Amino acid sequence: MVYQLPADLPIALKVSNLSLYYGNKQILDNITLNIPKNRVTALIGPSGCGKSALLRCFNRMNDLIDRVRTTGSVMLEGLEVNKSSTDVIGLRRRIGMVFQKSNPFPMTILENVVYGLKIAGIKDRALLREACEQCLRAAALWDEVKDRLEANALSLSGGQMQRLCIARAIAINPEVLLLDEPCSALDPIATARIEKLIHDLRERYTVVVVTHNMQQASRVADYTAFLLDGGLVEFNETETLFTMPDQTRTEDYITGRFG
Ligand SMILES: Nc1ncnc2c1ncn2[C@@H]1O[C@H](COP(=O)(O)OP(=O)(O)OP(=O)(O)O)[C@@H](O)[C@H]1O
Repeated sequence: MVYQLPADLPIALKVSNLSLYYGNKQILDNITLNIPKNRVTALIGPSGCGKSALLRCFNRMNDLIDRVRTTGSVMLEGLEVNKSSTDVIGLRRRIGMVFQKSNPFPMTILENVVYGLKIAGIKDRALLREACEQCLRAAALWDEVKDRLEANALSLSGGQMQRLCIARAIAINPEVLLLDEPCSALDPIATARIEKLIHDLRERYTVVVVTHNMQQASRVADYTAFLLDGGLVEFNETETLFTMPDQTRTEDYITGRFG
């Protein structure tokens, strides 16, 4: 049985019959999935099942891989993501991304946060500072760095760097935030902070998070998609997927019988 989102829940990303190939190798197999707006959706599944590959389809990051080919479609509110005429830079402004390993630029905290705004042509220093404060507050980092905005971002702790990358991603006001295993390099305290942040971010953004940690998915996500061997096995409200899975393969995975 295919789960249908409630009819009154707007859809941020509509994925239809999406397949992805790297050269001759098929990575994703005919995925159909609606990602709800202003909710957190987790992508879970064993290593190599295609979680990151699917995430990267949403903002065309797979374009960077040699001999990549996709079929099917991903729609971002009326925009066909995979169309060759789609403005990829504009797309990535609407769909921001944070990676497993935080990647702050070797510049000040302030410059990191406002980097995208400066590229967009904003020069007014007061405006940039105000935006910086707003984003750092939204990323739950302001109180820890407000007295050292001119310090090099590389002097921050791992968890702070990851929150800085989230602040930088939201500075350009995306509609969707893609988080690719954002806590995998962090200790439990930093992880708990980011998880709370992810939960709070859904008020303003649609969040899609890849995680191999099922407890994390159950803590932060409203909806969860379980992938296996490049296919979508099951998508449902997180609580239902973890307590009453529809598919035996989901049950086997969440109870640790494989993967
Ligand atoms: N650049 C690449 N070129 C060729 N194959 C790749 C490339 N990147 C990933 N793959 C393959 O694509 C498949 C899906 O990889 P992906 O990284 O999406 O998995 P994942 O579910 O996110 O795994 P993990 O949890 O280990 O990060 C794997 O078989 C992987 O080997």
